[in-house]
Amino acid sequence: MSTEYPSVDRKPRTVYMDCPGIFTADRAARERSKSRLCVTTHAACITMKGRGRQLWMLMCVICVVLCFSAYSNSVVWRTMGANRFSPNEELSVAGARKLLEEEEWGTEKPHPPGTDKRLPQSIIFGVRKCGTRAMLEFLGLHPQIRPADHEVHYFDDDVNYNMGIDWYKSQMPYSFHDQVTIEKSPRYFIAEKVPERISNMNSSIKLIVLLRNPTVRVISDYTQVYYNKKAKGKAHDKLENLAIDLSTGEVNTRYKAVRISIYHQHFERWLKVFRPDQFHIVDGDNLIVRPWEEIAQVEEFLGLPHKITREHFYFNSTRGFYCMKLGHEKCLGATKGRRHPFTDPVAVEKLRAFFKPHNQMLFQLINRTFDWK
Ligand SMILES: Nc1ncnc2c1ncn2[C@@H]1O[C@H](COP(=O)(O)OS(=O)(=O)O)[C@@H](OP(=O)(O)O)[C@H]1O
Repeated sequence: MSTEYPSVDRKPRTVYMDCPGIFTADRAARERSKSRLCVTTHAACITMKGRGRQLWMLMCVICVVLCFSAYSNSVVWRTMGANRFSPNEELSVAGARKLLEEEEWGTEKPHPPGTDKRLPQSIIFGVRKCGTRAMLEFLGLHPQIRPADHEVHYFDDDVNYNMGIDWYKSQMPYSFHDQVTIEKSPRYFIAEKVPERISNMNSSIKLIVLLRNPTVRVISDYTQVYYNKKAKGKAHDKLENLAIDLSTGEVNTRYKAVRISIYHQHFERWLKVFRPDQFHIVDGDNLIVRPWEEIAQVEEFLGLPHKITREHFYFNSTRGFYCMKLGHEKCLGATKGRRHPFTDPVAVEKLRAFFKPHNQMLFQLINRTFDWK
């Protein structure tokens, strides 16, 4: 074997002798053809000898490692993005669990040293369609608040609940010891067993509930189902046919959206388990028009310094809602703030009249009034 590197204009034969591992297979054929191609490969062949070859192999290894790491990172960040910013905020319990199972299969989020998963010190327990997602996302602007990135449905879903408190904790985000972990599952508000179960976990927990004009909430609730059915090509009844009993002309209390809006009936159960000072009620209607005011009250309730200000928001006239300034601008997903379908004004008036006495009972219960027309 030649120890001298041939110059590029020497015959290809020397080249093949120097690089047997690379060119052995077709050496004979190339020898016969004396192709100019051999001369071109010659220079590359020389650089692959000795140190050069080791360097080349090292570069290959680095390439493979970099490619693998880029791929796995993209999987991790995609999973994080899907969890945090999914436009489908109404993840089913099964869907949420599947996402998390995927996370367990090797896409565990990277987390800074010194952080840990902790049980929530505060829970947003309702009410559905009153702005719970907006509240959670806005609270996430606070450096000392760590919101869970999906609705956990631990206390209202027996399958989840039976998985135990360690499973619940595993659903929480990583946080530093001085941060408040918070989750929101609006269905907690109406599920019978939930107050007792939460109390068993932490009897002094801080509880946040958002309330909104109950008639508008019914329409918003209907809107969600309306668009879901429309997307699936399913038939959807008009709200007035669901909310008003056609045989009596009265409000139909069998319609779930109506039952959820009878706030005092649900709240009574909560007040049997927790002290009144453990609750903070957010005005969901004001959250839409002046979010910073409602957030400031929550910061105070959680015993945190006031960090989220008017400057964190800008009004997005296309969406008709406030969005967040995060370096970039971020609005809530497309399922929030959708146009409500037209509802017969007579039905709307019936709903308003129906809720009036129920609202009064709520005001007495919570010692606070709202201007719900
Ligand atoms: N900033 C901002 N952007 C978009 N939407 C906002 C915002 N603030 C409050 N809202 C109101 O939030 C309503 C949805 O409430 P929830 O997040 O509780 O809904 S859900 O129960 O989680 O499905 C949603 O109800 P709809 O308008 O009926 O879609 C909004 O009115």
